[in-house]
Amino acid sequence: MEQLFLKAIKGVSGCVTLPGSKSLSNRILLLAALCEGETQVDNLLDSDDIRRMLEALAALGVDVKLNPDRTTAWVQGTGGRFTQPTEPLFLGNAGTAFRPLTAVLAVSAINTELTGEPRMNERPIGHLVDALMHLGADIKYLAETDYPPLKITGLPIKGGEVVIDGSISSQFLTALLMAAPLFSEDTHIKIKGELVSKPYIDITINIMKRFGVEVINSDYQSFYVQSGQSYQSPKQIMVEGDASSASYFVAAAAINGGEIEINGVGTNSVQGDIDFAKVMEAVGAKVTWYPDKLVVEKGSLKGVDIDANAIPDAAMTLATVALFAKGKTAIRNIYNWRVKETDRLAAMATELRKVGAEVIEGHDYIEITPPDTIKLAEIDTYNDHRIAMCFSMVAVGGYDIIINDPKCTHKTFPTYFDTLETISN
Ligand SMILES: O=C(O)C1=C[C@@H](OP(=O)(O)O)[C@@H](O)[C@H](O)C1
Ligand SMILES: C=C(OP(=O)(O)O)C(=O)O
Repeated sequence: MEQLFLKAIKGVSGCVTLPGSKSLSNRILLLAALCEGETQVDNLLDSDDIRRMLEALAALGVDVKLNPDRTTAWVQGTGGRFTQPTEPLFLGNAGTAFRPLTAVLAVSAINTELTGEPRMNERPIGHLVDALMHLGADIKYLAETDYPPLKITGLPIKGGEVVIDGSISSQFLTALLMAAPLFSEDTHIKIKGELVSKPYIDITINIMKRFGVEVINSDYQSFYVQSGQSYQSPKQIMVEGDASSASYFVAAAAINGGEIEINGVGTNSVQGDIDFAKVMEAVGAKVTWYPDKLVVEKGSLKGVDIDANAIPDAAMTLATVALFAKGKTAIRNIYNWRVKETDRLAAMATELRKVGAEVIEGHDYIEITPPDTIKLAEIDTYNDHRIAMCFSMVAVGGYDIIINDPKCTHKTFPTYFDTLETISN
């Protein structure tokens, strides 16, 4: 197994330009495939999750051309008329590919099988499949009930009233919303349970609007998509920087800046994870906000107690910032960390203890009290990009650390460690 020995970093400063947002890249690629005509997508992320979506679209007969560094795409929309693939679609561990494709292929004219990495087969999808089956879809579980892989027999779907459980993942509702304009009648979606990760629904509604489809959101309790709307190409669309990826640089500056200028997200961002910068202000960082960039400087850091349900990805970064904050940090209402790339609650607790932190792992929360001095440890990353990136904060804070399997960052940020080096003094 590859290991990265990260030497203690004296200080961080400089400028970074964020890669494109994963959440926006995969939504935009799929909607561009569903409309007629060409869409030019700029600042597309090039990472494993996006490659899985691009490969799936290619297997479905969608013509996508890429520039040499794969950050501009020209997608020829098919109006949803896909060709029958000859093999199962392999979607890696990309939730943003697997869930929306499940819904869109359920209402197509083709039959498909969707598979992924072993971990994808442990990530639940039953809430989405239940809702689609209620609307008349034909989806079969090929292994365990409620989990991928899936066999989907595409059918026309009328729409109508449907209830979806929103308590485990917002991606199920995102998927249903993205497919709703393909149904022949109005679709009225009611939410069962407390909807998690709400800002990702705002991203979905925002992007659907850019492609000409209106969703009516009644306080995240119910959603209405009127029939007769179809996706229209915006011709050209720019992917903003990834706000979850920004969290590592916001945190780095807060721990040991120097000033870091982070280009690609700011007050204009449609991504909920931008609020991580507000959390870091509460922790003690100095943040200057611009429409499309943030400038962050070190502060005197103290632990906070937050409900992180709205920012599940960026909140992981707070767990390693906690190592350098005074007193206890509590991150609450994050049960669904357990069903992502790994059981992130268990994994973060285990790895934080290795460096000496005192950790309480609750059913849906984690509490971290920093050690007096950080111990050198080998950090296992569980094929989870965010664990690798989060633990680089130990080096930023001035301690050596070993990161096992550092290439797992390729899921969303293949150049992460190179970028960190450019701001390290
Ligand atoms: O819709 C999206 O783009 C995402 C939604 C979130 O998942 P959940 O809704 O499962 O929390 C987030 O963790 C994931 O990285 C991306
Ligand atoms: C949870 C994540 O990914 P996915 O889109 O596969 O759910 C993530 O990127 O942290």
